[in-house]
Amino acid sequence: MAAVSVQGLSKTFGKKQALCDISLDVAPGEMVALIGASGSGKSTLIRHIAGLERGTGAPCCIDVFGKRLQEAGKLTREAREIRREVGVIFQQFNLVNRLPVLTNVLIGHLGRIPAWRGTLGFFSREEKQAAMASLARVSIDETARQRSSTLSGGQQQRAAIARALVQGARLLLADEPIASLDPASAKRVMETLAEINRQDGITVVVSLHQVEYARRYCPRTVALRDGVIAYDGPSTALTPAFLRELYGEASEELILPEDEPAVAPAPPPRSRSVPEPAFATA
Ligand SMILES: Nc1ncnc2c1ncn2[C@@H]1O[C@H](COP(=O)(O)OP(=O)(O)OP(=O)(O)O)[C@@H](O)[C@H]1O
Repeated sequence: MAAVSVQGLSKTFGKKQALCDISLDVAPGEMVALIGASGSGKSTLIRHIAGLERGTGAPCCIDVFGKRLQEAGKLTREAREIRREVGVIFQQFNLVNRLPVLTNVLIGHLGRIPAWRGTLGFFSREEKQAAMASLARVSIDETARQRSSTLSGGQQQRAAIARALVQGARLLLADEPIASLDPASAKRVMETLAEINRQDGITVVVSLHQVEYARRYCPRTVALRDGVIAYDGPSTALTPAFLRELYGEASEELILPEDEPAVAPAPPPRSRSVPEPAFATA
């Protein structure tokens, strides 16, 4: 059973075709990067898998851990239940700024406790301990009592990861979580994602602007171009030269200056067809 199975997903916004016939399986425990130039459809795809958008047209469907999330442009009855297992991290707006960090992490319990307790902010000692343990996992437990607005961008992203841990998410969707961070903070956030993937077996799908992070942290990369999957396979194959072949001038957006090798690497396969994925997608 796949963690995520997307079949024939298309999405149009007015006349703009944001996604075109996307089919994609992600196996449980995989850490997959989604890359592509600005406007290629990364956020739109993630929002569909999170159940925040509905596909356009009849044939498309998305399953999460074997349960149907949406079909033919409609969310299913199971969507709510599925969302409890899916943590979502955005580039910004991850936390309620005026609330303490601990409260933001406790919000991860909301899907599993009676609504009145959530509304009144009544959390048990065990729930608070779980939230503190999650903050310790992402190494920011000392910030628990601070207002979230006082955290750095990287700390905010790690608090959002802690919230997903408290939520008990089996799938973590991270939409450009490091786009606004300095390189050191970006590295910490990517390391944290890789660690929870490795240690907790949480499936991670992370959209990234820079391919270097995909190569370093994600064994598999799915590259989008104009709403179509242009590549799906090992991240190590994504050399600057191959990216230029895939994206032309737009590849500049995806390559950090230090990605540029001093000596040109061996040329990638000439075909633009999708190489064999190196990972199970059952
Ligand atoms: N709500 C919307 N209404 C209209 N058009 C949209 C909407 N959301 C996305 N689009 C369009 O769909 C296309 C894909 O957008 P998307 O945000 O998914 O790309 P992206 O790869 O995530 O880009 P970026 O890296 O800049 O965030 C773009 O042309 C965008 O303008």
